Amino acid sequence: MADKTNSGGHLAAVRTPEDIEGERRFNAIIAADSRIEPRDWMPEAYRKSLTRQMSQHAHSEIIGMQPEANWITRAPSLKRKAILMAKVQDEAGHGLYLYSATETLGTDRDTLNDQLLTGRAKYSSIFNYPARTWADMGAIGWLVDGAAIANQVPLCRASYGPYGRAMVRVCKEESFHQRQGFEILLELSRGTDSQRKMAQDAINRFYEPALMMFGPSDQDSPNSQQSMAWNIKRFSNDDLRQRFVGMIVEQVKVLGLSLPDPDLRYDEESGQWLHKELDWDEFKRVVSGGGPCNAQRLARRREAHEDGAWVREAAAAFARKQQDEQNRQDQTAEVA
Ligand SMILES: CC(C)(COP(=O)(O)OP(=O)(O)OC[C@H]1O[C@@H](n2cnc3c(N)ncnc32)[C@H](O)[C@@H]1OP(=O)(O)O)[C@@H](O)C(=O)NCCC(=O)NCCSC(=O)Cc1ccccc1
Repeated sequence: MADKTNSGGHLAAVRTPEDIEGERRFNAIIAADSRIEPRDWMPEAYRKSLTRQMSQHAHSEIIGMQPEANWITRAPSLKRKAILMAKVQDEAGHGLYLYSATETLGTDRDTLNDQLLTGRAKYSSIFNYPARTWADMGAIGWLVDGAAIANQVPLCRASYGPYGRAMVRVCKEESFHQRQGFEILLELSRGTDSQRKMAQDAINRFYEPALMMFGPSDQDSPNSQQSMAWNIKRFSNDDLRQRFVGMIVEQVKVLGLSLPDPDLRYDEESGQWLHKELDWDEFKRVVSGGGPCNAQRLARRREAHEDGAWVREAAAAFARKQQDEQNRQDQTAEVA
C-alpha cells in the first residue's frame, strides 16, 4: 500500500492496483477455506493479529518450560527424569518453531524476544502458577497439555500456512505429553493414601487455571470474532473450554479422582457438561502481571537470555566465518 500526503497534510493510504487485486485474492482464499502463505498479500490487520497470537503462543512454550524444568532434578526415578527432560526439550522446540513461523510475517526474532523480556508481550496465564509437588507434573501434563491440545487441534486448520503446519507437529508431541501426565496421576492414584491426596491436590489447583487457558468468555473476547472470520480460530473460547471439560470429566473417572467443581453437571438439552463460573478477576490479575509467579518467570527468562549471550555471539562468529569462506570460494571461481 502506498502513502500519499493529502491536501490537509495528513498521510492517507492510497490503494494501488496490486492492493486491490491482493485483497480480492485474499478474500477468495479465505472463502475457499484455503491457505495464505508468507509471500501472499494480506491485510495489515490479519498480519498484526497473527503476529500477536503466534508470538504469544511461542512465548508461552518458552516460559512454559520453567514449572516443569524445576522438577527435572527431583523426578522420582531415572525413567521419569528422562521423560520429563524430553518433554521440556519438546516445549523449547515448539517455541523455536513458532518464532520461526512468526518471523515469516515480517517481525524478527530479536523484536519478539524483546517484547517478552520487557514484559510487553503476553504469554499463557497458566505458567504463572507454581508447580509445588511431583503430582503437579501429572496435572500439568494431563490438564495443561490437554487444554493446549483441545485448543490447538483446530488451529491445525488455521488459514495461515506456516502456523497450521506448525500446529500439526506440535499437537502430535503434546499428545505424548498429555499421556505421560495422565500416567503419572494414574500411578499416584493407585499408590498410598498420601500419593492419592497429592494427586487430588494437584488437580484441585490446576483445574480452574487450565480452563482459563482458553481465554476470556466469548462476550469478553475482543479478538475472537474477527479471528474466526479469517479462519484462524475455528471455535470460540467458550466452545473449546466446554469441549475440554467434556473430555476430562470422563478421564478423571479412570483416575478415581474428582474435579473440584460443585456446579459441574451434564445438560441434557445441549448435550454438554457445564462447569462453574470462573474467577475472571483472578484471570485479569494474572494476565496483567499480578499472578503468583509472573515476576519470577520473567526474571528467570531474562537471566537465561543473558547467560546465553556467549552462545549467540559464537553462532554469529561462526556464521560470519562461513560467509567469508563462501565469498572467498565465489571469488576464486569467478577468477577461474
Ligand atoms: C485462545 C487464545 C489464547 C486467546 O484468544 P484470542 O482470540 O487471541 O484473544 P481473546 O480476544 O480471546 O483474549 C483477549 C486478550 O487476552 C489474552 N489472553 C486470552 N487468554 C489468555 C491466557 N490464558 N493467558 C494470557 N493471555 C490470554 C489474549 O491474548 C488477548 O490479548 P491481546 O488482545 O493480544 O492483548 C488464542 O490466542 C490462542 O488460541 N492461542 C494459541 C494457543 C496458545 O497460545 N497456547 C499457549 C498455551 S499452550 C502451551 O504453551 C503448551 C505447553 C504446555 C505445557 C507446558 C509448556 C507448554
